[in-house]
Amino acid sequence: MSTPHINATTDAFAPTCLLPGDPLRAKFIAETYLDDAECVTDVRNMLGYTGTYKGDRISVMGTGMGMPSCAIYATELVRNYGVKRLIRIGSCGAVQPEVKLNDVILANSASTDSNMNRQRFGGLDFAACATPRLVQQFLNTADANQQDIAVGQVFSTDSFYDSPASRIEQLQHMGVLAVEMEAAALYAIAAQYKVQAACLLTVSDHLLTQESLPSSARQTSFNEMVELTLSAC
Ligand SMILES: O=P(O)(O)O[C@H]1O[C@H](CO)[C@@H](O)[C@H]1O
Ligand SMILES: O=c1cc[nH]c(=O)[nH]1
Repeated sequence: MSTPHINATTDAFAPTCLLPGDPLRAKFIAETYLDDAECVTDVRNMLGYTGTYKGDRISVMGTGMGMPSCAIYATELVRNYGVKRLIRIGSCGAVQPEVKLNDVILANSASTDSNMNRQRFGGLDFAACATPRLVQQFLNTADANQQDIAVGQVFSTDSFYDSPASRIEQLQHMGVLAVEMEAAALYAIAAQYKVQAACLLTVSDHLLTQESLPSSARQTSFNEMVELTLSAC
C-alpha cells in the first residue's frame, strides 16, 4: 500500500535497497546494471526501481539531499515495504589530504551537526555506526576484487554551504575522512528498526584542494562504488 512519499505496491521492493541521494543516479544504476528493472515509485520524481542483479532481486531508490529527506524514505522503506538492508551510495567532500577525488570510502561511522539523532535518542548522543557484518562483507569483496577503498568515519552535515571556517580543521584533526549529508540519520534509523545499513561514498569534491567533479559525473560515473556494492550485496 502507498505511503505519502512512495506509490509502490507492498511487495515492490527487494530486501536490499541501494540509496543514492540523486533519483537520476537511481535511474542510471537501474538501467545500466539491473536486469528487468521496473520503476516502482515516482512520487515527487523520487524514482525507485526494482530489478535483478546476477539473478538476485535488488532495489535502488533516490533519497534526496540531507537527513530529513533521507529519513522519510528510509523509514517508509523499512516500515511499509519490508526493506532489511539500506545501502547508501553517495558523493562526498574529502577533508584529508591522502583521500583523492574519485576514491571510494566506506563509512563505518558518522558524526553529525544535526539534531535528528538526539531527537530520536532522548537528547543523548547516538554513536551512528554501519552494521559490522555489512562492513565486513564490503571489505571482503573489495579485497577479492583487488579494489582499494578507504574505511573510516565521515561527518554528516545539515549544511552544504557556509559551515564555520574552523570546521574542516576540526574534522581533519579528529580523523574524519569526508563530509556528506545522510549517513548519521540512516544509521540511527537502521538501529531503531533493527535492519542493516552501510554507506559507500565516492569523493566528488576535495574540501582542501577545491577540486570538484562536474554534476554529470555525480549522476553517472560512480561505477567503481556501484559495482562494489552490487557484488557485495
Ligand atoms: O550524492 P548524494 O548521494 O546526494 O550525496 C551528497 O551530495 C548531496 C550534496 O551535493 C548530499 O546529498 C550529499 O550527501
Ligand atoms: O555533502 C557533500 C557532498 C559532496 N561534496 C561535499 O562537499 N559535501
